[in-house]
Amino acid sequence: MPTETAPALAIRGLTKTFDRPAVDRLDLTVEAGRFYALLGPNGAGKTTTLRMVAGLVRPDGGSIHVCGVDALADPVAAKRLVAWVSDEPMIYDKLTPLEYLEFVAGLWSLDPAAAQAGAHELIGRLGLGLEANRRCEGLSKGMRQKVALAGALIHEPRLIILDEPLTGLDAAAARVVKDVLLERVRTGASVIMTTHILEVAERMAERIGVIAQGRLVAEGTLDELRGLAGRAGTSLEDIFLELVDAPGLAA
Ligand SMILES: Nc1ncnc2c1ncn2[C@@H]1O[C@H](COP(=O)(O)OP(=O)(O)OP(=O)(O)O)[C@@H](O)[C@H]1O
Repeated sequence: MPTETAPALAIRGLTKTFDRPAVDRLDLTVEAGRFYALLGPNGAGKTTTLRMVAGLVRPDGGSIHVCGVDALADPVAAKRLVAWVSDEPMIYDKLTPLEYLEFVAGLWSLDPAAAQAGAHELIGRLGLGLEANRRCEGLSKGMRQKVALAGALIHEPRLIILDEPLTGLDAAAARVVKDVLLERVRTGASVIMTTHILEVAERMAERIGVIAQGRLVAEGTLDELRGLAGRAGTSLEDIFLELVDAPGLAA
């Protein structure tokens, strides 16, 4: 059973090797009710980590707990708590956004009336009202991304995992998505997202983790990271480049 007091995500010693280690004995904790950004250079292991949390890739070793639920021992229970949105949304082209949400709600066995109300609210909140009854195949990339997000949120997940969620969104759409995520955090959900847009991490995330070569090399609030990088008043971009260049500062 999930517990309110457990961290939203607790990763210990997580390891995955393809032809070489992609995730290397990673420890990571995201407290409940937090907005957490995961940064790292290309190939650092961010997506592989999140795919393991979402149950899409089997780890070679280590443990993953979602809200206190052991995700490797009880993957079905963990998946009920998690939403996963990748930067390449998988939605059904022949369905309209409303039909898609109805379909996803059915997969979760949600109460149909509540799901319908939730679907309309998400569609409205994400500014998809005009597209609600158009087939997804005719929607732009940004609109499709919003539909995928709505689909991920319909079952009220406790941990929302987003891999580059703002890719392809214009400024207005990105603002709407950010607001929806922050609302979810205010109501007790937790968000962990990867982003290459450092300004997004800087503005939205309460905590930032920096991954390089499959390991957490630094973690903290922006101010704490500034302290680690040893230079007050520098931008997150400067700190990031410094930390990635000199891994191990917080290991
Ligand atoms: N299915 C796979 N098969 C083989 N190697 C893989 C696979 N998935 C990831 N990798 C490798 O694992 C390493 C980590 O990749 P990953 O996609 O997790 O990095 P990332 O931090 O998300 O990078 P990016 O910022 O570029 O998305 C890379 O060396 C990548 O080539």
